[in-house]
Amino acid sequence: MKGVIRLAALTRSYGTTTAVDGVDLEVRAGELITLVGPSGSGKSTILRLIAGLDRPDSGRILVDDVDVARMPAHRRAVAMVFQDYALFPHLTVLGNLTFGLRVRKVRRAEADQRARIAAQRLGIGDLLDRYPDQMSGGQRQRVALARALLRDPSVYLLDEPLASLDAPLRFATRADLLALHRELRTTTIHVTHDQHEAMTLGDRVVVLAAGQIRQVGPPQQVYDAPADTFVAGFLGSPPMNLVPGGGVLGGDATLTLGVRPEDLTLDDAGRIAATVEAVEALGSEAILLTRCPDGTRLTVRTGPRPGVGPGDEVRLRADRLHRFDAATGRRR
Ligand SMILES: Nc1ncnc2c1ncn2[C@@H]1O[C@H](COP(=O)(O)OP(=O)(O)OP(=O)(O)O)[C@@H](O)[C@H]1O
Repeated sequence: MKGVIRLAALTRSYGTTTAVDGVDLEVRAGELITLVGPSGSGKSTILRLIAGLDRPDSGRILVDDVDVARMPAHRRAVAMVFQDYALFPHLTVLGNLTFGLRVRKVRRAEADQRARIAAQRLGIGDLLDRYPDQMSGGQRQRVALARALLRDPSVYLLDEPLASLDAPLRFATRADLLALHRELRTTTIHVTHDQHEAMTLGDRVVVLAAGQIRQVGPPQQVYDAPADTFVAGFLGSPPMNLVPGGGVLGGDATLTLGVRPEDLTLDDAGRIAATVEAVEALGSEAILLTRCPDGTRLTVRTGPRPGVGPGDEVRLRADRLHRFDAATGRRR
């Protein structure tokens, strides 16, 4: 079926580093899936393997039910967009957009026409005569996206496409990407290490660590029920408080207990005593860094004016505890 990707036992090592370690994943037709994970967890390598820019040591890659593992990149029904845009510096926007079409023997008039339509769609229709070094990062990224659009692929592979944009532009471009995906419904695999993108952009999120998948699911589900302590600590900013042995959250040596900063509340009737060490006022909210008598540090998310300061003794109430096996880190 068009747009379905299946990865089975996909593995790629470089020397002693196993960049991708037995990855199994099925991406559904029309889905937008986000790969997240720390630096070096194998996100880009997975994209490059699907795109054909690299070869797996073992495992299978099916795109549209066709095993592409040994197929050259240009024959695969995928289009990749890179963080650094990878535009031809000596070609105008129009030249960059029509290059691939011309290689595929599309007539000039038709190539120009299609390029203009793609450029309009991404809001760069009036920049067709510019060269890449005459444009902002956001404009260049739109050229790269328009070029991917023109390939009309079964799958888009986006490698941190918004990473080099400043915050407001990233916000706007993220919304554009989502709108484009809603319109085209082309299967998209999107790599990021941005928390917001991971939570807002994908139908599902895949969390990777050291080349292995730790959890796959809708973002809110992964956030609400992380499969292990790694995922719990990775998604969410500031991260979940994790207390080995339960400690101040309620002792049980076989468990690691977790509580998200927003699930800790300043409450005079709360059972947890703590001292405020620092307050980070972020405008719309504040983050309290607190320390309990046994040394446990707890991060608390509050409203913008918590009314406490460094040195104050407070009491905290913990709602929604997460339970993990102390030995394996798996959710219980
Ligand atoms: N061509 C290569 N040669 C040697 N090692 C490589 C190569 N490509 C990737 N690696 C290694 O494989 C691991 C995974 O790299 P990869 O780029 O896939 O991670 P990533 O999750 O995309 O990281 P980042 O978020 O920093 O881009 C890393 O340890 C990296 O150093």
